[in-house]
Amino acid sequence: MPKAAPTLTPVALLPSLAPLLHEWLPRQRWFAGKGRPVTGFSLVSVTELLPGTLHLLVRAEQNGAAPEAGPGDVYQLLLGVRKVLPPPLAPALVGHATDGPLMGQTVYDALQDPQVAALLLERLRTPGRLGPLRFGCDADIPVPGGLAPRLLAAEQSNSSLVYGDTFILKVFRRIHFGVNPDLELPLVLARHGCARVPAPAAWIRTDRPQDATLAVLQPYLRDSEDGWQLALRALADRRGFTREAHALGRATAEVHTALADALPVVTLGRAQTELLAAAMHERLEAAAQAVPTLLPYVPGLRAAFDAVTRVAASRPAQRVHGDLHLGQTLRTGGGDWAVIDFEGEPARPLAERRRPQPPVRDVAGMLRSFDYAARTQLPWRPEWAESCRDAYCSGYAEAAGTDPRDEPELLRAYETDKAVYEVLYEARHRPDWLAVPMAAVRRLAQD
Ligand SMILES: Nc1ncnc2c1ncn2[C@@H]1O[C@H](COP(=O)(O)OP(=O)(O)O)[C@@H](O)[C@H]1O
Ligand SMILES: O=P(O)(O)O[C@H]1O[C@H](CO)[C@@H](O[C@H]2O[C@H](CO)[C@@H](O)[C@H](O)[C@H]2O)[C@H](O)[C@H]1O
Repeated sequence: MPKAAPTLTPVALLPSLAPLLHEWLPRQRWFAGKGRPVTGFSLVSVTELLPGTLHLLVRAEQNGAAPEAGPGDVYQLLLGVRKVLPPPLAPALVGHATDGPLMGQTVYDALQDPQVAALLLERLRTPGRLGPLRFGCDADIPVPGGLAPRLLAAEQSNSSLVYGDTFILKVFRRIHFGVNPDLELPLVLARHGCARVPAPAAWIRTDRPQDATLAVLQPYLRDSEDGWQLALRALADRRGFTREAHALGRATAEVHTALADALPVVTLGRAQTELLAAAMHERLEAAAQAVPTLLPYVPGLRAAFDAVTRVAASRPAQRVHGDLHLGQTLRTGGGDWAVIDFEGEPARPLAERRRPQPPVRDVAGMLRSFDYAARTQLPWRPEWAESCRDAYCSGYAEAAGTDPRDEPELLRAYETDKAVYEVLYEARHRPDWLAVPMAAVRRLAQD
């Protein structure tokens, strides 16, 4: 690593990094712009986090980026720079720099380096600043030193490090400027005494070029298993899942109640409901442009959105999870359900994700998830999903005092909206899974 600090400016570093990132970045699971060529990079910020480790915010410029994305998505990278990469770090290789101040050096993904991961936790234990980076923590949740790190191998939208089976650090990959609900809501819920959500213990934010949340450390629920794995196991063993689904419904309702108590609840009148439906129509339009297999079903799906506006009623709207599915729930060793990942749907702008919404939006997400689980097994067992969906709604109704099934138009519209989102998501990230939401699309377009 060159010693003179001036060489680490964004402009100077770009010739070293751009050719490597061109190859490496689009191949990462969390790269959101798949299917559109990267036309260039710019370095939004560069901080020497540790000796030999650079913290970067990198903008990937792409053709055909969504208008709200501006000039291109911004990603957070921790890059290590070494002369030679030791063999255990070979999978972390980003590339060998052939130009600029890093010429002759090997660049790698430093989150895969246990030494860097350990030092990162050390840095998180004390609040303070480093260039544009701000380290914050909750003094009531002490984080011990010396916890051994391991990088989670999960298929994720972000990257997570588990420390000593005690804490988990989620490092956001695609950075959205503004208040990130994945820190905002768990902090609010923790302060409100809601034990369903692991409370943030420490976090990293930046204030340059704008405010953004970069990472969140939370207690790791060591003996937990996620709802998706549990559901798949129940299916494989030909067992029902209704008791679990019922308890999940209760847990969702408790989180909703706590959010409604802690943050504003608004009433959606007719005009706002029409806007909601219009947004769903727009998303369908955009998804069908991107994934033409959707096109034949568009008229049928539109009917679900139109139905929302025909039912005149004032509806309460509040902050919600925004991307609730079985994979966002953890059943602890004690049998309680916890809810994680309040980021919302990563593809949507932050302002939209932070808007108050009818709580059935989350219910619809979970209902879709039971359908997803049932569809992964052969023979397909629609009655398994149906019984879970019912049990989940009953559990929700018991704890919330309102039954989501009493709003069938809205529930159906949100299920349709979610299935459309899933089609786009799968087409971009897991084309082999596209048939799963497409089956729902066919059903929802016909009903
Ligand atoms: N507090 C936690 N305790 C135990 N495991 C967790 C915790 N938070 C997250 N995980 C695990 O990490 C995975 C990814 O976390 P998540 O917040 O969903 O990240 P992403 O937004 O990248 O999908 C989850 O599926 C879960 O298995
Ligand atoms: O967990 P993330 O925030 O990364 O959410 C994204 O990825 C999810 C898949 O990992 C995706 O969820 C879809 O697949 C799940 C099964 O893997 C299924 O349970 C969900 O119902 C389905 O929506 C999620 O939509 C996406 O935002």
